[in-house]
Amino acid sequence: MSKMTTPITPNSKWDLSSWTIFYFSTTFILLIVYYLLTYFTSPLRRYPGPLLAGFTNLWRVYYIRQKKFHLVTEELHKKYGPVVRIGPNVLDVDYPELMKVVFGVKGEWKKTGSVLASSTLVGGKIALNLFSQTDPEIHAKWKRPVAKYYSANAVASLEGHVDRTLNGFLEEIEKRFLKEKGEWSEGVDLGKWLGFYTWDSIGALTFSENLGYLSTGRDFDGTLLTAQKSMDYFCTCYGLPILDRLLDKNPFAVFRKFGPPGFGPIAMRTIKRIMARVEGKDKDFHSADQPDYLDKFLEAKKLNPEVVDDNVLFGYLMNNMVAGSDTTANVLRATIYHGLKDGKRVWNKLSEEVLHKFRAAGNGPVDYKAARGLEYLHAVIKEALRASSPVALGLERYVPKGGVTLPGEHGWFVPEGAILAFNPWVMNHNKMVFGEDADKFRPERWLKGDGETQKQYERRLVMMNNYDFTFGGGSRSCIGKHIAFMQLYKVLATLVLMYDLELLDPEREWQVYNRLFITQEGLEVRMKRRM
Ligand code: HEM
Repeated sequence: MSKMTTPITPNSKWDLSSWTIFYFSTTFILLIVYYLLTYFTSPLRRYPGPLLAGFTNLWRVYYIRQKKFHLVTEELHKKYGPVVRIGPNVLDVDYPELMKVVFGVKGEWKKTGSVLASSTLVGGKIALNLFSQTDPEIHAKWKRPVAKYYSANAVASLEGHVDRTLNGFLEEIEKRFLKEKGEWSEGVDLGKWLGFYTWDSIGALTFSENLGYLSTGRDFDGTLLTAQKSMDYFCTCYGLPILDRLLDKNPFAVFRKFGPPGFGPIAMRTIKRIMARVEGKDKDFHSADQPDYLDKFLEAKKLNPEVVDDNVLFGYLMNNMVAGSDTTANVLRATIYHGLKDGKRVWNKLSEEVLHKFRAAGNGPVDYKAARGLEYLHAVIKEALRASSPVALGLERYVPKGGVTLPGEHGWFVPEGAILAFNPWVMNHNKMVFGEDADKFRPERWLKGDGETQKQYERRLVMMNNYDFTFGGGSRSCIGKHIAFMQLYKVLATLVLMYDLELLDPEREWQVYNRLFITQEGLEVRMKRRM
């Protein structure tokens, strides 16, 4: 008897699960082909680096999400040398001599889209800001009306706002933790309080508003946590900007947001403050005698109506709030933590200098100009900015037309359109510039060494200053650096003047996380009044 065969029909064989398998396996194969083509046809394939990084940016995203990317990058440079491929189209470079070429004032080396996730959606539209604007012409147009408000003199005129917040900080510390003169307090999470201080302080400088983190002693409205989550989100998208389009910056995001929080709560607060100022409803805490950044930006809007519209004004304010607090808190923490380590060597030396200068003036915020004149304080701050660079992911720039030849023995060429990344953390640990002990916190490197002639010292100092990449470089360098300096000198000198400090557990290491901005946890100290 002949065997009966079942006829093959599309319906019986190609049911839903078959189509699903077909769909996924085809996508998978296409992806593999895409990645192989990307890898083998890339002009960057000759550059050393982890194999996976040459195939996909997901490699970078994975390590960025571990929050230790500055250390990963450092290790890669140790292994591969000054140029490392960290993405299919991205090279991380540790060539100080290239900085002046790439970060020139003309802005020929354009910023990449890695920063777009730091923008906010306002009414369904992406509101770019000074930091996230990648078009050099628009950036220059936006920067011009406000640059003068960030000059050293303009910032010094705002010292009253800083004094007010610093007094609030001292009051809270005294009230909550301190005992009689000469008696050590219990443990104080000083790192957390410095975070409250820098947020309240940037709120005062920007809106004259007391945000209330110091007075409540907590992140009462969740803004600080949200800012941290926003930075985590921003970092993830930094390595793969398309993610931000998928998760946040798309028309559907108005109805349903898939990404972690954007800078929404800070944005809402900013909009409220603008409205209140324009309607004259914030007179209980804002005085025309003591202008703040909102006053200055409104002035810029009045003088340059064709450039500064409501969105640009909003961007200026957001930049202050987002870039101006955690960065500064990080450096303050680093000065104190490293100063107290190593048997308080640096702290004791600093105390001697500060007490000698300011003891006669008594308690309270020290004068900024006077603090700037202190040599060792200056060295400690420069060293903390270097050794704990607050911005610690690569600042990315597109190679412009004509490409670039890298320094070094190979003379390798990088074509137009590729991306070079300069990580301030990595650059600031370069041993050729900062010495063999660049991994150590040693403020003395900024001072004349024993056995060093004045000429040798000056040459070394010029080199370190030229290649110090803490605040970036060129037309896109940090606009707020004088604000940061004012905070650092005043807060550190005032704390040293008024209190003696010791680490709660001198043996314990603190935790350092990289969320583009370095954040630290575990600066727990005991404090004692000096006067
Ligand atoms: C120690 C503190 C700070 C450090 C280390 C720091 C570092 C940096 C760096 C490295 C950049 C360049 C980013 C790039 O090229 O992509 C930058 C840009 C910027 N920073 Fe800061 N910053 C600090 C404090 C501040 C403060 C206090 C403010 C404002 C109140 C501020 C506002 C900005 C803005 C608006 C930009 C973008 C500038 C532009 O593209 O024109 N920063 N900062």
